[in-house]
Order: sequence, then C-alpha cells, then structure tokens
Amino acid sequence: MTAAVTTAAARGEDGVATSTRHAVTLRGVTKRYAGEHGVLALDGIDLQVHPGEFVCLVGASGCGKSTLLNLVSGLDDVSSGEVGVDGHAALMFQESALFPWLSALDNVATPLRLKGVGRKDREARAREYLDVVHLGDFADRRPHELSGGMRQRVALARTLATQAPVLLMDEPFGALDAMTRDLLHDELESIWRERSLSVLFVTHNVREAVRLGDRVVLLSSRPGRIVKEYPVDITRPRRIEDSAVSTLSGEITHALREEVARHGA
Ligand SMILES: Nc1ncnc2c1ncn2[C@@H]1O[C@H](COP(=O)(O)OP(=O)(O)OP(=O)(O)O)[C@@H](O)[C@H]1O
Repeated sequence: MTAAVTTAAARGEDGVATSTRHAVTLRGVTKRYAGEHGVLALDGIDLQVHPGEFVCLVGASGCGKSTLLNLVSGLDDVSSGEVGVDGHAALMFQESALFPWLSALDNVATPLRLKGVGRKDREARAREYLDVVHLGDFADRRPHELSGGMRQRVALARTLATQAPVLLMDEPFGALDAMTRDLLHDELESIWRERSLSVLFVTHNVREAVRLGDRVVLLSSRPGRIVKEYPVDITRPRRIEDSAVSTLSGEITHALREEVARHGA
C-alpha cells in the first residue's frame, strides 16, 4: 500500500511543531518499541535529505531501516527527538500491496479518489502516471495479470499519483530479478530527475544504493545509529556493473561486515 502524509512542519516528541528547511529532517531520533523487552530500534539519528536529493539507507537486517521510514511517513511516532517532512511524503513498500480486485488504472487512481478528485479527472491523471511507468497499455489489467516488475511499476505510479515531493521507498525492488531491477533503476532515476523529487530509499543491496544514491548512509546493527555517510561522486548515468560503483560498494560492504561482526549478528 501507499501511505501519504502531509507534514507542514517537524513533529517533536511533545507534538510541538518546528520549522524545517530540508525535505526530510531527523534530529536526535530515538525509537523504542513498547513491550516486555522494550526493543530499542533507533538511537540518536540525525539525518537530513536535501530537496532533490536521493539518499539511500543501508544496514544489516533489523537495524531499524523500516522503522525510520515509518517515523518519517508518520505511520509511527518517535520516542524522542523530532522528525519533519517539508510538504508531503509518500511511502512505497517492497510488496506492492495493490488492491487485487482493482485494475492497474483504479489502483493508481485510489490516492486521487481519497483526495476527492472526480472520476474523470482522476482517471485521466492515473493514465498519465501509468504512461510515466510505461504501462499505458495495461491500464485494464488486474494485479494477478501483471509480472512482479509491472506490479511494482503500478505501485510506483500510485505513489507518484499522491504528487508528494518526497518519496520514501522501503526495498521497492528487493523481490525482483536483476534485469527487471536494472530497468526500474533507470526509470526511477529519470522520474526522480524530471520531477525534482527528494528520495529516501532503503535497501539491503549496497550496489543498488551506490547505483542510485547521491549519498549512502550506513546504519549500525540494532539499535540503529548512523555509522558513516558516503557521498557518491560517480557521474550519472551509472550502471550497477561500473567499476566505480563496485569500488565504493566494496568499501561500504566492508564497513557493513565489520558492523555486523561487531554485533555478532
Ligand atoms: N512493532 C514492533 N514492535 C516491537 N519490535 C519491533 C516492531 N517493529 C520492529 N521491531 C523491531 O525493531 C527492530 C528494527 O526493525 P526494522 O523492521 O525497522 O528493521 P529493518 O532494518 O527494516 O529490518 P529488515 O532489513 O530485516 O527489513 C527489529 O529488531 C525489529 O524486530
């Protein structure tokens, strides 16, 4: 599913709004889940995404990547610190979670319907977004009639239909084969540039992070803390197999391995 939130200003732990100049801002964010053992998922996260920037977040399984996106999207609340989004943010998941009984067109039109956009308008706009992801000829198909890659394209079109300037992407291509993923990297990159979006993209795949990101942020094992940020100064367009992508991916993977070993995960 796609969750869209509007956050005019940062939300602090006390619920008091403060202004933000970045697309996404996290200041001293800590998240502890309630329960008998009170899992500390994130600890003291300071992170900004600049307007128009593509930031990738990598880290070991369970380090709190999804938790961080949920906090930014407003699906969950911080335990302390503050999180802010300048405008709207839309969240896209690994599993497209399309409504199986709706056509591709109606799936994409759903956020517009929820916003109260009339039928004719929302169908015209949903067609436009399906064209953006090259699925204009598949508007009437239902999810089970589409491949995994096509379903993720529909989910991407639905996320874009929210018209959010900030995209939060939680392993959106994790379940796809390498070739399809490669195509979707190209498509996402051109959509991001054409629409000047700000993207916070979570992945397990360090190469994917270096292929896509302006910056890669490495999180430690639980509790998630920022270990290091890597600017990616590799000229675009990039290919995942480029030697410069391999070299930086190797460096980040080495740091990630050390991090995992330190925590005995
Ligand atoms: N609702 C919850 N209640 C209690 N603990 C939770 C909850 N959601 C997540 N956790 C715990 O918080 C930690 C961080 O989880 P999260 O899903 O954010 O990690 P992740 O980095 O996205 O993991 P993965 O890479 O495996 O998807 C994990 O230890 C997880 O078990």
